[in-house]
Amino acid sequence: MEFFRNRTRPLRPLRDAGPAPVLSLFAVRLAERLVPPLTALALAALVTEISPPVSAELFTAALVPILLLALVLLAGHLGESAAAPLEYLVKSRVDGAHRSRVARMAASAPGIAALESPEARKLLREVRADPDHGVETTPGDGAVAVLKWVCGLLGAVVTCAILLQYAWWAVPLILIPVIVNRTVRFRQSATAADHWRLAIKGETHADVWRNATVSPAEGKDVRVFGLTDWMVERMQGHIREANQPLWSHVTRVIRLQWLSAALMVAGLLPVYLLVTADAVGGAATVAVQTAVLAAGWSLFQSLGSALELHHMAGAAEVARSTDRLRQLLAGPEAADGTRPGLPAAVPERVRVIRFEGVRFAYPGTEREVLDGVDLEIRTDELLAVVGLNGAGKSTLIKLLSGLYRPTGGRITADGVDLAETDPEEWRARLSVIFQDSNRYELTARENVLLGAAAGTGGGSGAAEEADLRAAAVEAGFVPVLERLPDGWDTPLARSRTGGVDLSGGQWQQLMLARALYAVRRGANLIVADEPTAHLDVRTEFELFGRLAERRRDTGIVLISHRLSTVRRADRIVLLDGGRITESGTHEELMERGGVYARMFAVQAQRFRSGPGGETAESPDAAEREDRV
Ligand SMILES: Nc1ncnc2c1ncn2[C@@H]1O[C@H](COP(=O)(O)OP(=O)(O)OP(=O)(O)O)[C@@H](O)[C@H]1O
Repeated sequence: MEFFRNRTRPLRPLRDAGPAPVLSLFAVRLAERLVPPLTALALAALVTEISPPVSAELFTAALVPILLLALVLLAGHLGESAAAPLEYLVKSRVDGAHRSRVARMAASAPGIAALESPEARKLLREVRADPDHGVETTPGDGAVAVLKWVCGLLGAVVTCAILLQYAWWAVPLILIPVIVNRTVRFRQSATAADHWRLAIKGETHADVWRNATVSPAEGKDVRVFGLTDWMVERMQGHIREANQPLWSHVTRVIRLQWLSAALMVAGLLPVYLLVTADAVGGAATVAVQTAVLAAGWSLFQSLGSALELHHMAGAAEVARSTDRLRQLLAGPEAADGTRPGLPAAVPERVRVIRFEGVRFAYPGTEREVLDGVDLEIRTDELLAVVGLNGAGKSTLIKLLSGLYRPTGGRITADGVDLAETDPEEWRARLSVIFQDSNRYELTARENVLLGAAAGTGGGSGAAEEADLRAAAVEAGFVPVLERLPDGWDTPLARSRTGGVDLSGGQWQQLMLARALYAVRRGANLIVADEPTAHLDVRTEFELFGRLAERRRDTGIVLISHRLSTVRRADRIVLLDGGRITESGTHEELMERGGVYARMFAVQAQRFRSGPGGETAESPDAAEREDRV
């Protein structure tokens, strides 16, 4: 039973192909499998009719069996022509639905911790059903192979029924080597699927170099550092190392082909000899001999080819890995069933977010990046977070965005523990600009609209357009927009027709427009990690002023290394050694004379030593300031 359940599991995805194509394919494949036994019947009937004595009515007598034979062969031919396009249709639909499900599953995992794990990377590579690399089998391949296998079984039953009628003893004689042959082949396919799964880790290493050879972004380094030969050799090395066991197995399978041939001879030869001897001795007619010869051969053919078995084994492996990936992405709570029933509601307008003794170490690492952070973030102030490289500022933002869960302590929004809320609902309150926010190959308009793609604020198209323009003005993106050949509709990718690329600073202005658009559509806290690092100082100065104006309505958490900007924040906190060690206004922190004051003094010293001696509050002076 378990064997049958495992074999037929790849049939389940056929739901995605729709009943009409699946039933048509089933009918066509079944007809194809019934052709050999029916041919045996028709041949037997024909031979009976044309047996001596030959009479004048021979043609009339043989007409019906000849027509029957012609009909069977024609049906076989038509079935064969219809099978390929139907199979393509079914396979494409099954694979398309599978890929969408995997994409949705990966993108809707509550955080990114599970996605980063090596196990998830390997499983994603395995289940994505992309036959570009190696010998990966897709669920569509598996589904059509199982359908064919089921039709083969039905064909085998019909063939056995025919054989039983003519020479019952031939059935076990042929069936036993057939079953041994299928079992050996299935084991070989299952071993090949295992080797393929184990090769995936090495293939993911090869992917890095495969992609680098064709990516324009990495193409710069490849050319400047002359990496081509090195990269190709590295890629081939990974492929060779990963696939060696699989290739050796395939070689062994090829060498074992004699076994298949020997089993066929062992099954068919005695039957053929015995039935021929019967015919010669008069114990059986030539018609029986013909039927047994044709049916015996068709039984050997009916239980599936090596490729079908390979696809069935591969697809079963993909199905198991998809289950493992689903569990991994759902997180430990889903696995042990401890996730609470209904998530706690997040207030429509959050007023205070608190980090209470928050500790955090990245999954798979020992070191605690955050070591008991206590921090209050209000949504009516501009809070700046400063600290040296690697202090944990970006990590703080990732926890605030619910991308990771604290390993100790908790984060609350107006008293509600974020761990108990629906992450999507919580994130709708935030507008986050990460240091490495994505640049999508879309138009300028689409890139900004992504800030609220889920339509949190609703409203008409005109309202959306007004919000879009207002966000662009506030982010200082309008001058950039005016220089784009098609304005909002210009694709922001050189690879697209009429597309252009933006400079690093222009992209940052677009990201700011995206964040400000999200605020207009319902978010009430902007969280920005170095949003102005690529902006010239004058643009940054003006932008900061505009952001500061809206802080009474929308809280702002800003990470920046440029202290001349940060000094205008309502409150500055210093993250050092995994904790908040200093907190206050610029003046308070300077008076305290701690780490912040020293960092500021280093920056101020740099620009004071430049020509002019302007103050740090002027953009012209700050333009000469370095970052700490
Ligand atoms: N995904 C990750 N897995 C493991 N460790 C990580 C990961 N991301 C960051 N870290 C580590 O966490 C520490 C804090 O990194 P984080 O990016 O938060 O620092 P930061 O203060 O934002 O630095 P910077 O000012 O350079 O941007 C670093 O030691 C870094 O190596």
